[in-house]
Amino acid sequence: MKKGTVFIKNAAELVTCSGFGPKFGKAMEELHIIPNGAVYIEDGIIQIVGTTEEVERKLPQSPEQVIDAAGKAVLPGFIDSHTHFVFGGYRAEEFSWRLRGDSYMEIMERGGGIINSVRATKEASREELFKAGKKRLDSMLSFGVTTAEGKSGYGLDYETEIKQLEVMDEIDRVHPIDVVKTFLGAHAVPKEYKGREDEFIDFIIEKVLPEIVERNLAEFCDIFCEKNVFSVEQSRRLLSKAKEMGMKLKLHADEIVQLGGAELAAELGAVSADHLLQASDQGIAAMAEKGVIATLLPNTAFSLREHYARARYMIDHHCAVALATDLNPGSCFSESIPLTFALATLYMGMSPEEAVTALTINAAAAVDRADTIGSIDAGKKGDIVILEFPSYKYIPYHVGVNTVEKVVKNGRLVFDKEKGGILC
Ligand SMILES: N=CN[C@@H](CCC(=O)O)C(=O)O
Ligand SMILES: [Zn+2]
Repeated sequence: MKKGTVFIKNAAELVTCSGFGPKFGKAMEELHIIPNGAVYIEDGIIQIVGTTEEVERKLPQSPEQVIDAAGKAVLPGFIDSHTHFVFGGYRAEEFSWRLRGDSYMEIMERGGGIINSVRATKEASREELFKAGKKRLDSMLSFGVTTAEGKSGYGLDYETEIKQLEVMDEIDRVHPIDVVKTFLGAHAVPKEYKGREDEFIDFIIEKVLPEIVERNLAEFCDIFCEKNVFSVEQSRRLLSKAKEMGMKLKLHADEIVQLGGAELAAELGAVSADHLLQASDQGIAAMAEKGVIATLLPNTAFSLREHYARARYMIDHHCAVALATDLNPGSCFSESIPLTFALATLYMGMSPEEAVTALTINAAAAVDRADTIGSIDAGKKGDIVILEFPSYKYIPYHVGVNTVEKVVKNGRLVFDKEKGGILC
């Protein structure tokens, strides 16, 4: 018996989402399902995929662990490619203000919003941030997430930005979920820089970015490109510098006002542009042409009572769409993948197949990892979700309820609802 071998067999449907790159437009419908499917994983890496009969025939030795998935659907682990999961404090009060009619930007403009979380994150100890962030990842794991992106951006100064990224590293080392780190130093304008936004961008470029790159503290650089936050020109300046220094790019683009963020993402060759509620037709066309992933965040639009991003239009115009939760303390305090599925299918015109693609292989592409995760293909990480139900179609159908029964990460069973939840 070889160490670290897992055999998942008899799956009612093995939803492979097979592929090593993003799926654009119509291709998002193809899930490459194997009925009565099986997968064999060795030392954390998928080795054999096929029908149960085929895989059984090819097994090199008797596996250490056998999981019988009879009557269940088996999918790749979900990837939550846009979150802000490390932060101090909460902003429940602001949610009540929004319910009474205040807008997200009004609250931000009168000194609340992101700046409130910045204060609380500065005050929080590393231990507090670690404990809270880890607990949030536990919840994400229960929803089938096996890789999560996490952003800084609640520091806006040298020490706290680095503290957030270091805490993410520490959590990554102890938690089954793999963390992809993004530097979002330009998330809001700190009070002392109000009216001097260009100088704040200079400060980030000169004082913070070099340290982030030198110590490899983040893989991506992101910015909140928005009216009354950072302009297209300021975003271009920061992101071009980050790219020059070897970072990959993401943008919070065209969320509240149509500013041209989608166009900028295409111009700079960003890996993804996110939110896009107000993205223009030209911006969408440019993203499709340049292969920029359109990461849509329906939980946020829902939470802000905004119109949803035009997922149907984007897919019909050959974009590769990913979905993510945008878990954060302000605009969207929700890590709920079931909610994401429900909103995408019920309100954004996405089919269940497109939603699955958007949370697996396209989400993997949004963190530049479509070659190693996001599908059940030989050679990829053994990151697998087993549902309580026989088809992926039950995910949106069981509206807003978690349908995940088991999660396998790197070939190890790490979550089992039947055994009380998280196993490590
Ligand atoms: N829109 C900007 N940033 C975050 C929200 C951050 C916050 O409100 O704390 C987002 O992606 O939704
Ligand atoms: Zn965000």
